Amino acid sequence: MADSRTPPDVDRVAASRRAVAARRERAALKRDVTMRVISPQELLRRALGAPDSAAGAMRVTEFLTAIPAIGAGKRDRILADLEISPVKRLGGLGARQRTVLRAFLDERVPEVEPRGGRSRLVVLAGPTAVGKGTVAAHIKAHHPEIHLSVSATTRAPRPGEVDGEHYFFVDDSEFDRMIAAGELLEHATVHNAYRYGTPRAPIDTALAQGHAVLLEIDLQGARQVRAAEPSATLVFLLPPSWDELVQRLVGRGTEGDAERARRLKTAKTELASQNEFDFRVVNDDVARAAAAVAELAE
Ligand SMILES: Nc1ncnc2c1ncn2[C@@H]1O[C@H](COP(=O)(O)OP(=O)(O)OP(=O)(O)O)[C@@H](O)[C@H]1O
Ligand SMILES: Nc1nc2c(ncn2[C@@H]2O[C@H](COP(=O)(O)O)[C@@H](O)[C@H]2O)c(=O)[nH]1
Repeated sequence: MADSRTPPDVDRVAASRRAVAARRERAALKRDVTMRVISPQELLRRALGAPDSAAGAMRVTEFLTAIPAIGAGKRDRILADLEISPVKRLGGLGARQRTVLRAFLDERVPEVEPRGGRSRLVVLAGPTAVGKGTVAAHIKAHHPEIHLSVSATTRAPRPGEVDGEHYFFVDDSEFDRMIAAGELLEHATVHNAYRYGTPRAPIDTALAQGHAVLLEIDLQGARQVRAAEPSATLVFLLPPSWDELVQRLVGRGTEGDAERARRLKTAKTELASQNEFDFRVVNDDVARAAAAVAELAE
């Protein structure tokens, strides 16, 4: 059948297809920076070397928010400090703007060896009662392909908790032995009370078998994992609001007033550290948050 479209129609369709393809390419580049497949410096080099490429067409605003730990507020402050207009594209930066942006990246986002893809080791952390355990349990139930690490702890089992399934319940001397034998990937005293640690061997086995591994641990542990395994993916679980976090802690009813107050104090410090993480997921809905975390492990 003959094409009834006039040549300008055909041009418009082709242009719109090209625009869609270019948008996709820019989104893929952004994802690569966020996932640390390439460094921001590498993306900037590509953009400046080929201003007409997808990298060159990327807006400075998109570029900055692709960098883990830079949100919209921080991005706008950075652009104001560097005196770069938010409408600028990377390929269109002037000489001064290139110099200040490069200097900013080198100082604030030191270039490290790109990891060529994320590790399948995913750490889920966040303040008390945000729902880490609930989200992790949902992932365990719905994503059997993801190995959920079972921690060792010196605290006593709660009603319904099963040794080897929820935790390995050990005493202090066994915990000391595990540390001395190098059996723990990380360990910490949490909420100034009991000790918790991640057994290393099951994680190594699961990763070697090609499984993703999820650790549900506290902030101190997340920092230790980052130091030991820089390619690990760190996810911070956020409450929809501070009031909701308090409600969840109170509603759970597992802590007395003093313990609740102590946990909420720690929660404030932990929330202030969220920018250390690669990704932030708001736990407004368990299934949605679990799907978002599981996707990061795939
Ligand atoms: N999306 C959600 N909406 C409403 N309630 C939730 C949600 N997620 C979890 N909860 C509830 O919040 C409470 C705290 O959840 P959970 O025990 O999983 O938190 P946690 O982060 O593991 O806490 P902790 O670090 O103190 O062990 C529980 O009562 C749980 O049912
Ligand atoms: N650093 C680590 N923290 C851990 C580990 N396992 C659990 N946790 C964290 O402890 C608190 C309290 O847990 P609860 O079951 O006693 O309520 C919670 O924030 C967990 O994330 C671990 O192996 N290492």
